[in-house]
Amino acid sequence: MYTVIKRMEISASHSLKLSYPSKCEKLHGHNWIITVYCRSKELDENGMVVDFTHIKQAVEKQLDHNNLNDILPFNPTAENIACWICNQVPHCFKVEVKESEGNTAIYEKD
Ligand SMILES: Nc1nc2c(c(=O)[nH]1)N=C([C@H](O)[C@H](O)COP(=O)(O)OP(=O)(O)OP(=O)(O)O)CN2
Ligand SMILES: [Zn+2]
Repeated sequence: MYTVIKRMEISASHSLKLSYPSKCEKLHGHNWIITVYCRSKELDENGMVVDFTHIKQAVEKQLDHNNLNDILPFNPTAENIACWICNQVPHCFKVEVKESEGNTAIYEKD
């Protein structure tokens, strides 16, 4: 089994729709640290699980320097973003989304 791990940083804003009053309902930004884990039993014709550059393109190209509320069709919590990224990237089984030093969400496929 092969595993590749791609870590990247994006700048993006979001606001959350919550069932209780919160400062996070206001538009605000983060420098998100996103770590994508992909694995495969076999390598492709190029000797890769997934090209690191393609992982970056799948995430950064869509999200970087955007308001995530404009891009994503769901409440852009770190948890929901992690799940969405996992479903965008081939062979992905786990994504960590770090909003700030203290706040990280992880999505893992069963
Ligand atoms: N489970 C989650 N909780 C929260 C999320 C989330 O995505 N998942 N997101 C937010 C907001 O995005 C907000 O930006 C977080 O604000 P922050 O000030 O960083 O967090 P705290 O309220 O914990 O404050 P600290 O002073 O940093 O401890 C909120 N929650
Ligand atoms: Zn936030």
